[in-house]
Formats: sequence, C-alpha cells, structure tokens
Amino acid sequence: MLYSKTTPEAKRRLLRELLVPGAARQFPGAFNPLSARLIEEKAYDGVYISGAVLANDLGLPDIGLTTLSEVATRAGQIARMTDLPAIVDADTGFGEPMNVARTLQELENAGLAGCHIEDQFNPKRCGHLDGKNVVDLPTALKRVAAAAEARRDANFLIMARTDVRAVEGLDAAVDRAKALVDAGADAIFPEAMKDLREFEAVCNAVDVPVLANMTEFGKSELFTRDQLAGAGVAMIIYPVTLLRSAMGAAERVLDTIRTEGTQEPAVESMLTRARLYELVDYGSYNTFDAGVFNFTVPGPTDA
Ligand SMILES: C[C@](O)(C(=O)O)[C@H](CC(=O)O)C(=O)O
Ligand SMILES: [Mg+2]
Repeated sequence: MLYSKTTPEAKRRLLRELLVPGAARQFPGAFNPLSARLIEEKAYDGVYISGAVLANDLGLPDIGLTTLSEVATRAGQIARMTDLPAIVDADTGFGEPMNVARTLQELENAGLAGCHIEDQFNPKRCGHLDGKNVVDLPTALKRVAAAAEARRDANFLIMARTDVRAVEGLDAAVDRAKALVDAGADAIFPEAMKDLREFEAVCNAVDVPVLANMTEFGKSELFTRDQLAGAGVAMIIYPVTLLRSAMGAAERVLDTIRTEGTQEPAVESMLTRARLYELVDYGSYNTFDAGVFNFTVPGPTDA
C-alpha cells in the first residue's frame, strides 16, 4: 500500500551488493511509477530511469531539455514506488561541476540509489546516434569528482558514462574509463559498444562494475544476459523497452478503434481491470477503510 517502506539507504546498500562483475543484473527502464511495480513483481534486480524516456514522455527529444527539477521529481515518484534500487540517468549533470554537485544531492533527496553522469556536452543526444560531442578529459573528471564530493550517503552509486567510443574509438574509451574511476566513479557506463569484445575490454580494464546498455535500434547488438555476464558486465539496462512497447500497443489500439469502430478486438491483449487493481494494491487499502474495496471485479487477473 502507498509507497515502498524500504529506505533509500537500504536500497543503496542492496545495489552495492548486487553490482558484482559478471552478475549481469537486469534493470528494465520504468516509464512511470506503476511500471516500476511491475518490474519488481516480475522479480528484476532493479529499476532504471531513462533520460530519453523522461524527455520523450513530455513529448520532447532527448537533447538535454529536461531540467534537474523535472528529472528529480519524476525519478523520485518512480523510486518510491518500489523496494528495488532505482538508478537515474542524470544526463550531463545539468550544468557546470557546481551544478553536478547539486544534482547529486537532489537525487539523493529524491530517494534514488544511484545515477549516471555522462561526458557529452549540450545539446546532447542519444549515445547511439552519430555526430556526438564530448567534453575534454579534465571537464569530464571534474563532473565526477564534484558528484563524489557532494555525496552524503557513501553508498549512493556514482556511475560515469563515457560517450568517447563513438567519437575517438575503443582505446580512448578505455583510457577515459580508467581516469573516471580514478576521479571517483563507482561504476562505468561505456556507451555505444560495438560488440562483446569491446564490453570485455572495458570490464578487464577497470575494477568497478560495468553497465551494458541494451537499447533497441542502436549501435549494440541485443546480447543475452548470459553473453554479457560472460563478458564481465555487472548490470544491464533496457532503458526505453517498456515505453516503446507501451506506445506500440497504444498506437495499435488507436488504429483498431479507428478502423473497427470499437476497441473490442484489442481487449484481449489489455491489462484487465482486476490486474490493474492488483498492481495498485487496491485491496490493501481496506486495512484503512473497509468501505474502499467492497465490490467484486469481473475478469481474470492474469490476462
Ligand atoms: C540510455 C539512454 O541514455 C537513456 O536516456 O535511456 C539512451 C537510450 C536511447 O536513446 O536509446 C542512450 O543515450 O543510449
Ligand atoms: Mg540518456
């Protein structure tokens, strides 16, 4: 009922235990608080909160238009709905190193277990698109060091993302990853790796957990959990998968209503009313007020 009773501190401790090299923990991207519940119910390890999803959800492209307040508020709403640790995409940190420090503290306040900060500059873009720009090494290091310095809970995970692979190649990306760890990064997100060998090279070069981004329609093949575990990856994200799936379903049902004059043929593939109520834990609210849920709901719960 209501929100998770697991404290942010406990979630951060849990995250630290989960992120073992080769464990390949799976973090699907939640597109709203309710989908975080679904992720937890399906026994995933954690929840990812994608910057692309937060921007796209507002009808905006993922080019650094969202603000720290928007991201912290929405990420907080998602994180509080689940006992799982949630990691949020903090893009470039929302400004200069001083702003990155504030970003870190706001995300701690919002109950996140960790975040990643990247080395692109604005206007940034999806890491799997061509034509990216990255900041120089000293600036990238300053961002991470500022975040580490601002942190109040030592278990809040600061992950450094580097977009250098697509700009200067793998060797440069490996060098930058090492330098980011030296500057205080607790984990590395090497963006736009081409193949498993590249993931392996990064995992071998640093002794912190490494993330693999399995985003669809990108530069990386969609590797399986076993393949990524074999390469030494600690954590896998599926950042936009649920949003793409939900919007795909929404588009199809809109077409059905338009062509058939009714949604009837699509009802079979919908989440039933009963299942939806189960997910929002409607029944438990009876412990507060027996008059809240005193009716029966038609339909199977597992459709
Ligand atoms: C991981 C990512 O940063 C995100 O915002 O989810 C994106 C995902 C995407 O656009 O597919 C990325 O830059 O890879
Ligand atoms: Mg992003």
